[in-house]
Amino acid sequence: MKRTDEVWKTAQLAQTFLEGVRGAIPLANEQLQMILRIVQMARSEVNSVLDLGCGDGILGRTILTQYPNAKIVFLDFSESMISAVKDKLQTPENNIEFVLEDFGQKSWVNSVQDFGKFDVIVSGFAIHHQPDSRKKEIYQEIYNLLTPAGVFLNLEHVQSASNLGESVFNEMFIDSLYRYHHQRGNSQSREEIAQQYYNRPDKAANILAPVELQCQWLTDIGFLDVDCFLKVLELALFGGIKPAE
Ligand SMILES: C[S@@+](CC[C@H](N)C(=O)[O-])C[C@H]1O[C@@H](n2cnc3c(N)ncnc32)[C@H](O)[C@@H]1O
Repeated sequence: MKRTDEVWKTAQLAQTFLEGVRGAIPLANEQLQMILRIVQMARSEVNSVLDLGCGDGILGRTILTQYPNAKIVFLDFSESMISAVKDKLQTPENNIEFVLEDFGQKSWVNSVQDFGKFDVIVSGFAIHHQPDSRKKEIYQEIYNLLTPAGVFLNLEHVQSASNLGESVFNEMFIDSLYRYHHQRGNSQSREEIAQQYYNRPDKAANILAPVELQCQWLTDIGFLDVDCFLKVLELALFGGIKPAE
């Protein structure tokens, strides 16, 4: 099957996403706060973190605010995104690693194995670009890379259960984009924003799966406490904990 995800390697899409879309994601702040809350509840300490498909590292950087001494690996296959994390961190410390790698290939695990196992693995809006069979394999690979009692959290674009849900999601996102851009002085009409949204170049790269199905895969792999912790329409935060030995 021809890969559609590689559009994310372009500098243009990285810029459009980081400057024009990420800040407009509905409930973005609540999602980050929930990630922190779950990690804090699940773990007494966090020494190592992996942010898979990191973009500008928003998830990993949020975790660092609470665990500034943790070792962290930011992984993405887009050079522009890796540059964006470096810019956001400004003064990279010794315990921060950047990995330019494609998690669509099974060999990606080799590029992080030298860093040891991770207490927390987070991923944001990235794994849904893989076909379902590969998503399942990636969840297994993540499981294998976690320390005992390690936490996996996936903040993800998931499939609606109904056409109504999908339509409500699309319109909510367009409203949010419109508000976000207007607050920044962009005079585009809602119709223009909607046109761009429905014709966006990365749309074909979305291979959405229901959150219930993905939670079942996590349970089948052996994760405990598998749950969808937060969901609004097609935006879901779900994950689980690797058993303690
Ligand atoms: C929608 S952005 C989300 C970025 C960030 N996680 C966030 O929450 O803002 C998806 C990110 O996943 C990365 N990505 C997509 N497919 C990838 C792959 N196969 N390997 C590595 N990175 C990938 C993209 O380059 C992009 O940075």
